[in-house]
Amino acid sequence: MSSRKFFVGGNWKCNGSVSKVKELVDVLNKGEGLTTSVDITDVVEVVVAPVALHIPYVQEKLRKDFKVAAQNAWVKGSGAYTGEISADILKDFGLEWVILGHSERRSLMHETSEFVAEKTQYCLEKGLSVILCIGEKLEEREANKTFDVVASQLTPVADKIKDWSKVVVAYEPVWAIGTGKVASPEQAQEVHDNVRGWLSDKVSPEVASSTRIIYGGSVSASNSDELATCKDIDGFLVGGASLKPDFLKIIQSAQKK
Ligand SMILES: O=C(CO)COP(=O)(O)O
Repeated sequence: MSSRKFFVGGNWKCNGSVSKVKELVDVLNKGEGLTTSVDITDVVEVVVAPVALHIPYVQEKLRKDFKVAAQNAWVKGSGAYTGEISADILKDFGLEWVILGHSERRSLMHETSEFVAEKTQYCLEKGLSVILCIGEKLEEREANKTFDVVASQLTPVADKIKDWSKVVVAYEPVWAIGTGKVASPEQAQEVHDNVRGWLSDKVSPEVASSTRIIYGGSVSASNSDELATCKDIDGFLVGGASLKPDFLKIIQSAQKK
């Protein structure tokens, strides 16, 4: 049994409506099927990331043992940055978590690993916890560059931060996101093991053994149990399935650890 608490994040991406978010919060609050001998959040940390406009509602109504995250933050403090939300504002609002470096932001908004590292540094300085997303594209995997890619995404972060205690690394192979093509447990475990080894070499063995490395990419109620049994998979970052009652079944996979 690992000392790393299982972590399940729900990334709602740019989805939802006032009524859909209400329904989803109701489903999570009922928690049907979350059957444990102990309180579920004693064994798993659950964080959901709604669209920014929906955050106030979710924060008010969601069961208090589940936490709320922002899907992004600006690289600096508040100021003349139209359309952005700073870590200062997130923190002031009472948020604890932020997702940074999601592959959709890297590809669609051209966020570089340097920029993501700067954001990570700033958010940590402001006291937020960070879900740091990394992962290779299909062509990079096919060219056997997966380990180089994840290392190149982590390096600027390791250059900027000392304290990793508030970082969860989310390995999300781009080819598995939203495609229904989940990484096999062997494929995911191999990269998680590599990332942990990288952390051990480049940061410290202590950080490597305490940092949670979670998997994301077509996680569903039908594959989460098997993925959860992998030694270095410490949880999930879930997209599509986090918008459905299936999310509860994925949370329940923590029992497989
Ligand atoms: O991008 C993801 C989570 O951040 C994964 O998305 P899907 O679970 O929809 O593949």
